Amino acid sequence: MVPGHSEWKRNLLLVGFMGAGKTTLGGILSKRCRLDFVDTDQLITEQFGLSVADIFSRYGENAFRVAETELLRNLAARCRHSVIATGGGMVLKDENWRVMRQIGPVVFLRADEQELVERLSSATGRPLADDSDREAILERYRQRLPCYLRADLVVETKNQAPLEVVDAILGGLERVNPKWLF
Ligand SMILES: Nc1ncnc2c1ncn2[C@@H]1O[C@H](COP(=O)(O)OP(=O)(O)OP(=O)(O)O)[C@@H](O)[C@H]1O
Ligand SMILES: O=C(O)C1=C[C@@H](O)[C@@H](O)[C@H](O)C1
Ligand SMILES: [Mg+2]
Repeated sequence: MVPGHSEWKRNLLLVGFMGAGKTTLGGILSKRCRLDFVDTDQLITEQFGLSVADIFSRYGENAFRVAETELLRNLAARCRHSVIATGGGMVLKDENWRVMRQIGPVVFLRADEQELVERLSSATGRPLADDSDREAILERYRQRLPCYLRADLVVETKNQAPLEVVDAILGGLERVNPKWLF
């Protein structure tokens, strides 16, 4: 039993850096496990009626972080059967970790640095990556790594197709604690 998980629900949280695949894999995993799918970035954009990039530019990163924490608390109160893909910065606050641990097991999708850089360079809409070069992206990633590693399970995604990662998540949960399996 992992400390902090006293009450088991059929929830699972995905954490990881921008571009790690939380949204993509969360959608697939939720279908596979017949659970609801929740994406915190998507809910915040619906709440503001703005893209993440526009929220950052109009209201600032801190306003986004406050909304993110408030949303997480709401999800803790209402989610019972959900895969929750978090924003890449959800792991930055201790407060968020306390709430995530009440919701369910936390899985870190650990992506290869080169794959991350390629994915982030070929897409826009991520305010903390859009104007960053390779070194700045990797520096942010390396600084955050200890926060991601607080997860209950680390799943390596390097060279893994999405369906393979989903299998690895389910296999990992079964190994670490079969009670996690839905
Ligand atoms: N295992 C994988 N293999 C190949 N491509 C992947 C894999 N995981 C994700 N991708 C691709 O990487 C891109 C980023 O994935 P996704 O948007 O799911 O990341 P994210 O972790 O939700 O990022 P963010 O924190 O910015 O929301 C997408 O184009 C997705 O198709
Ligand atoms: O890593 C981050 O800090 C972020 C990741 C995205 O999911 C969004 O939550 C936003 O772009 C910030
Ligand atoms: Mg996402």
